[in-house]
Amino acid sequence: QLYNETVAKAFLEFYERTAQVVWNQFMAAAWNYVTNITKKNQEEMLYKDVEKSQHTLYFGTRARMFKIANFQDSDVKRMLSKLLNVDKAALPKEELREYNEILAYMETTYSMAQVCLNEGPCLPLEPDLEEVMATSRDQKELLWAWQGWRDAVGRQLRMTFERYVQLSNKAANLNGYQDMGALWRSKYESDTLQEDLEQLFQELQPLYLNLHAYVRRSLYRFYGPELIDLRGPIPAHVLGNMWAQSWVNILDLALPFPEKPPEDITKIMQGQHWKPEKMFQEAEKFFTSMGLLSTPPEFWKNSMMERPTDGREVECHASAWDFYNGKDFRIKKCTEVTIEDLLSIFHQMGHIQYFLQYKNLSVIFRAGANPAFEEAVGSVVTLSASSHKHLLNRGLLSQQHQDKEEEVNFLMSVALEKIAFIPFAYLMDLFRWKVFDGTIEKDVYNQEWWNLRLKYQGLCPPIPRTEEDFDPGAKFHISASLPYIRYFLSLVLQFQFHEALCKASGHMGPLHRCDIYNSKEAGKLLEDVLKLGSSKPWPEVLEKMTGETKVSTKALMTYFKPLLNWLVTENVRQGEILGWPDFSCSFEERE
Ligand SMILES: CC(=O)N[C@@H](CC(=O)O)C(=O)NC[C@H](CC1(C(=O)N[C@@H](Cc2ccc(O)cc2)C(=O)O)CCCC1)C(=O)O
Ligand SMILES: [Zn+2]
Repeated sequence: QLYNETVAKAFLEFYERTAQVVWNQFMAAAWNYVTNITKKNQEEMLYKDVEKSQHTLYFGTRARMFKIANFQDSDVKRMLSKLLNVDKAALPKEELREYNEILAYMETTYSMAQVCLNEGPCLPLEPDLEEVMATSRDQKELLWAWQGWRDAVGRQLRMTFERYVQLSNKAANLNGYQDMGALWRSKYESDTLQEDLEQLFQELQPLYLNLHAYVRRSLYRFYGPELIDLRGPIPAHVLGNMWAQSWVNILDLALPFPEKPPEDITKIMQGQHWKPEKMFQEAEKFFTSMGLLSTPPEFWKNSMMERPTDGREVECHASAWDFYNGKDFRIKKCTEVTIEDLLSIFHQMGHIQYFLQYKNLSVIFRAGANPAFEEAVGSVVTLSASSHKHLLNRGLLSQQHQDKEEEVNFLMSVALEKIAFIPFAYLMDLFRWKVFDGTIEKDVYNQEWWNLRLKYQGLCPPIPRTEEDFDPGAKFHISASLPYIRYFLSLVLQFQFHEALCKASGHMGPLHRCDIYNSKEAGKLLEDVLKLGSSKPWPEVLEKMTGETKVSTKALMTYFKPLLNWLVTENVRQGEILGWPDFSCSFEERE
């Protein structure tokens, strides 16, 4: 036949050598742009992106010439098949340029947006608006930040997003996919993905509905009946987060046993004069304590750990970067000294550890077994790092806090972060998949977004919305065109990983008291999984870690069992209605 396996191997060698250079140059240009947003740096990044796309297209079209089916070497087959998808590089030159400009415009609009006080200063999202959403208990002030952010970002992106959808779908079609949603889903190598996801969501519903009812009652007690309807959805601006995706910041309003409040770890960190660099060192130490890899000197030299004070405009949304040269790895984060940021750094350091573990693989395999694995690695470590046992032995807590009531308080704090997140993480791509496949037409983007927010999260907008608004665009991943279902799947996976790693570490007792810090056995198990990158189908990788080949909610349900028992008892005692039968969003004038 025209090309045989030997030629294929030489072809892949050639790809390997050239890809490292082209990708490294693009990452460097992209980094320069997001850490110093100027027109010149954007032009430089767009130029490098075109080069990368030309490289991808050159090899993608030639990879088609091989009769992969007859090949013996499974690695060669897997590598060639991954080259076939060239993503946006399939677009004609002019449209690719337009697409890249749209992507840069949306992400930059998000990163530069501010909300201005009448005569006072203008506030950026990080840290100012996020601080308001997290700490204010004045619903007028919360509404000001909530609405201001959506006016400053979402509204600006509405028209551009419509063109983004068209070009995305054109690129997907040119790669042989029905639409861009189908191309995104293909990363999971499963033709039952959507059914499996729905099944996982249904299994988690009892936990979410009980949490939602309980939190609604807590907010009712504080804000009163004029704001909260005990049989209805919750207004989206009073949950402690700009997108109501995590409710941990209203723990003080929802604490099961208020007479036993948890210690404020942020205050302890500030009292101990923690600095951002120490936070990064603390996260790295967790991984090295398990016998995993430490970060190279370049990491500490090149990372951006704080918002610059030299006037540079930067993209503050945290991210972890692989420069595809096996040496240069970085994190970009506008770090504040808070426990929330410390845990977010653990998450980013998880990405870095994955990069380090698979750095000797072909660039084609330098990715997670699937995108959810990438997200679960950092988050699984966070489950141990946020345990009382770990915080106590790292000097971030002064006493044990483990009587029955304090334990429920602790599990509530984890649930407000993790369980509240479930429907949000699910609907983010349900929305975009429907937009890409045409089920949601462009003249109803915003009302369909709120239909999903009502159906899955039981939320309402605090004020009426129109089709002038584009509220989904006010979330980073939608303006940055970053898929999100990875976080939904990661939520389930991270507990499955946690259970497996805790078992490997010899942990006995409740899952929520496990801390895998210092466990070389857990480290070895994790290392064997991470160094495979995306070289094997992810069910095989999952089996290596957990002995199971299917994603299962069992571990998550085990972890939260004590809390679910308490919640059900409490909700029955209060006669709560689970769900929101009064599904209309009321906007009667708030005095
Ligand atoms: C070059 C590049 O883009 N690199 C990728 C990684 C890669 O692809 O290699 C990357 O760094 N993406 C950024 C993103 C950042 C964060 C995020 O956006 N998180 C989600 C969801 C969530 C919420 C709660 C939680 O506990 C964990 C996750 C959100 O905040 O909505 C911010 C805070 C945490 C993680 C990330 O790290 O996933
Ligand atoms: Zn991540």
